[in-house]
Amino acid sequence: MQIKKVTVRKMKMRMKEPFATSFGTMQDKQFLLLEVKDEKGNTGWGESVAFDAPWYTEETVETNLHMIRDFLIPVLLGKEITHPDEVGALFSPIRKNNMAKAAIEGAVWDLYAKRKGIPLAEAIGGNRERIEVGISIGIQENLARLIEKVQGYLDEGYKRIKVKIKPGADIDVIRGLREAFPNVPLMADANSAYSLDNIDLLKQLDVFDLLMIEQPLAYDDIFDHAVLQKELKTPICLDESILSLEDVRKAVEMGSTKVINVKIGRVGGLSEAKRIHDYCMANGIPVWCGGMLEAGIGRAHNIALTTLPNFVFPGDTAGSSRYWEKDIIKPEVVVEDGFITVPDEPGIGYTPDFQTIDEFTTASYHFE
Ligand SMILES: O=C(O)CCC(=O)C1=CC=C[C@@H](O)[C@@H]1C(=O)O
Ligand SMILES: [Mg+2]
Repeated sequence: MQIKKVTVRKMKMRMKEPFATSFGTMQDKQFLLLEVKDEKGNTGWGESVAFDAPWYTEETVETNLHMIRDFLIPVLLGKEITHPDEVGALFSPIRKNNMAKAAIEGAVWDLYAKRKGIPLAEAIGGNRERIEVGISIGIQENLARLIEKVQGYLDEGYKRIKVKIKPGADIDVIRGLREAFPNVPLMADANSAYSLDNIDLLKQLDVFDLLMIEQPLAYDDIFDHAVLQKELKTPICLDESILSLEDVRKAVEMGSTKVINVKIGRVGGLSEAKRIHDYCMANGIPVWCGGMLEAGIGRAHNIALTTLPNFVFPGDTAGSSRYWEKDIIKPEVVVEDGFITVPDEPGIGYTPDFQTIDEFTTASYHFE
């Protein structure tokens, strides 16, 4: 197949509620939506998960637009491709910029699966008919409010609760939650808010029987995490520190992590995400699918990824209505009793809703 045309849309969608982490609060989600077209007029869709500011990784909506327009599309347009795995190889001379690469590669994966007439999940080797889902809850103004939120999501059926912690809102928050919910699968995400100076504090978390603690230390560290893991019973899960299979291999060999949060955008695409999955499965490291507050297209890609067998823990892929008044796909992603049914239509299995997409588009660019 050949990519003959790419449309990049800049989107802005308001989330129902702000999402607060240790590094800031977001309510207006800006992102890029990509549509690729082949020589036969088939289309595939991808979503860039870069935020408008570089607080999660260094990438932003604007740096992604620059990379996609000025480097990635020129490499891809008109090239003969037989499998989406080749896209990563084409992009390999361009360093990092993983979210930009993943957005295009994701669109090519969707297109590839549609051309074959099979669901994306099947195209990557997944075989689950439904996936188990958890929820990630941002920092709340007080514990009572957090407990109320957790109860609401448990009532909706979510199977694992992740909460954000930061210095000053950590031990007391987790203790309060554990007292309120003694048996709920619970985990904490620190988004790099601590250092080894806080080792005594982090050790106090061990008594709360957390599934894992996500990214307690620096976003680019694997050494200090290995030091910390030796002191903790709670498994460490790396998020920000993992940009590739190579990062995973080193972190696993060093003992820095016992679980991996796989985010397609952070690792540069579905092909690399699958390689990470396969390596972790072979090495006894469970993985789960993280979220980037995606709209429907990115969410659909996460659902497909989660059908691989070593996605052991419920992911952060909640239903559309947890984020949006109106999502950009039809049907929206629905969670029932804590499960999402994996679509069986070709490709991502959800149809882009052009009316909603147009409503939230702030600029569009065409390349052919
Ligand atoms: O619901 C989701 O999509 C997950 C949200 C979530 O936890 C995160 C989204 C984006 C950046 C981080 O704050 C965070 C994470 O670190 O996993
Ligand atoms: Mg995280």
